[in-house]
Amino acid sequence: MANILEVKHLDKSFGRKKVLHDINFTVQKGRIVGLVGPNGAGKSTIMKTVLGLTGFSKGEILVEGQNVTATKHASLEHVGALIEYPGIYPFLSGLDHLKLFATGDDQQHRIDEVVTELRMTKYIKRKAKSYSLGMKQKLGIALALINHPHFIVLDEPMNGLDPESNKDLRNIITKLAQNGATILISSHILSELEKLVDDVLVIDKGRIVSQSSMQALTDKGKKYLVIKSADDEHAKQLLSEAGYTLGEGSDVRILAEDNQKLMPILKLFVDNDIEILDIQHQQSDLETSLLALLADDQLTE
Ligand SMILES: Nc1ncnc2c1ncn2[C@@H]1O[C@H](COP(=O)(O)OP(=O)(O)OP(=O)(O)O)[C@@H](O)[C@H]1O
Repeated sequence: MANILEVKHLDKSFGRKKVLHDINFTVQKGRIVGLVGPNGAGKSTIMKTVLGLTGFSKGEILVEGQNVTATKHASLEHVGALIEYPGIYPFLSGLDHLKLFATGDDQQHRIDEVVTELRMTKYIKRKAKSYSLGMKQKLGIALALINHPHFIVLDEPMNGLDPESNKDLRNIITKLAQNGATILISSHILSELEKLVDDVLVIDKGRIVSQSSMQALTDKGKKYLVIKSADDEHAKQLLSEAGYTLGEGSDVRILAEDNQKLMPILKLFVDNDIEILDIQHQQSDLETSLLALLADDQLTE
């Protein structure tokens, strides 16, 4: 599939401080790509350079095959973005903002659509100075989406959103991707990102630590068999004596091998008269996989 974004050997410094080191990645058309990493890793800086909002010292950025620099923005015509805090004028209403930003025909229809989808109808005519953090954030998202962009860059869009709004945003993004849009999104709310993204780019200290599909990243993590029993302490002791590797935590968490046999484990419970209340398989989530990757990155320094 064609790439909508190619970032090649990108270096960026602020003064003498180098913050991006030889960043290389591609984003395929129609994918939802998550940018994750610790505070200060370089996520916003990558997004800003991709959008031509800040210069860079070395490398190349191509959006739809055309170069982007701090002074060359032609290929960004069909790109929508929310970067850090949305730039909002306090004395204009949300609707005024949308009218200002909407271009081309069909403006009113697109405004109605995005306002309804983001459930902003109740306050869209109020001046933005009276908006809560979440309302401002939603207006920022609406502005990023209003012109039906092909490529959407969202830096921490879930900031300040309540769970219902997070779900709305997820549905909107999924629908956009199904209709062919490409999305690059950063968030610290990994549980939300996990439900949304196809691919994950992990950034640490200005370097790409990993680029893979979400599935591949979480598959690499450990898998556990979690058993809830009437006597977890006794069960843990018996399993440990039988040579099983147990995970951290108060519940009975057995590190699952490939083709793990359940029978001997269940027999251990039955033979010792320990009632089993529940059995689950647990796969590593994005947070666990990310922490493991970052820990490896510390070790290789
Ligand atoms: N305008 C600036 N001037 C100087 N240094 C900056 C500037 N903007 C960012 N930095 C530095 O660049 C590095 C990367 O910052 P960036 O904001 O890209 O990180 P981030 O991954 O988005 O972090 P967070 O998750 O906290 O938002 C940090 O060390 C930061 O201090």
